[in-house]
Amino acid sequence: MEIIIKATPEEASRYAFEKIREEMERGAKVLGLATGSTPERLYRIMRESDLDFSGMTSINLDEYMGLSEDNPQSYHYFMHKHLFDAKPFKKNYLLDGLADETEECAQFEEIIAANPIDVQILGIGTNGHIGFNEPGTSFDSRTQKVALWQSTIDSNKRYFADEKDVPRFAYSMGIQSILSSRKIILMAFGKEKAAAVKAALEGPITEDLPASILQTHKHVTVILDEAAAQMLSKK
Ligand SMILES: N[C@@H]1[C@@H](O)[C@H](O)[C@@H](COP(=O)(O)O)O[C@@H]1O
Repeated sequence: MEIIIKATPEEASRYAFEKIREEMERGAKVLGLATGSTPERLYRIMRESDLDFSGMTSINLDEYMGLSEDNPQSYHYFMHKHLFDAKPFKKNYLLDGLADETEECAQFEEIIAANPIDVQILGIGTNGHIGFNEPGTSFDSRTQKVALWQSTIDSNKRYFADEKDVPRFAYSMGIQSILSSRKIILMAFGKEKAAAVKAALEGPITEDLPASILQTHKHVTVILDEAAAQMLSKK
């Protein structure tokens, strides 16, 4: 695991962008993408770049259940606003939050198998979740319906008019689906992430802290700002 610490989220995002550029120059064709505030700067840098994504495929980690694609709180909407509208890809795969559970999750696994992810971008929840895989999720999990923790609902309610509007369920790529990516870039910014980052990188590998499984993956780059790295003992 390679750990990169930059002074600011902007510098860290620029570093992540350069990694993606390098991978694309080496032939990467499939990007695994995340939502949330963490990758917003990276997507801005991608939007403003001269990189051409028209030969690329994207696969997104997760989507809220019950929200249509054009709902401004959906991850579909987020991805179009922050990246896809400005930088068209050959194909964008996102889970459909309105689709039937069994069919949608099985089909998404087929998509991942047919389009192996070259570089997966990840954020991390304050409870150590990756995608929407909350603590306690099996390390063997594949794409499935998940129940969101109250702490996740509370963290994400800033995007909604009211806490009660935040969906309680989501579809998420599972831990195994994420681990099947050839390379993984985990980004975390801010002091609220410091404890989760320390547990993920230096704590025991346990289903109680989903991101800790990344310690077992061969090609993980963790890109932090100083605030998110402040609790690490090995810097
Ligand atoms: N499902 C998303 C995750 O993919 C994201 O990485 C995480 C952190 O979000 P943020 O980057 O806004 O802190 O929480 C959300 O719930």
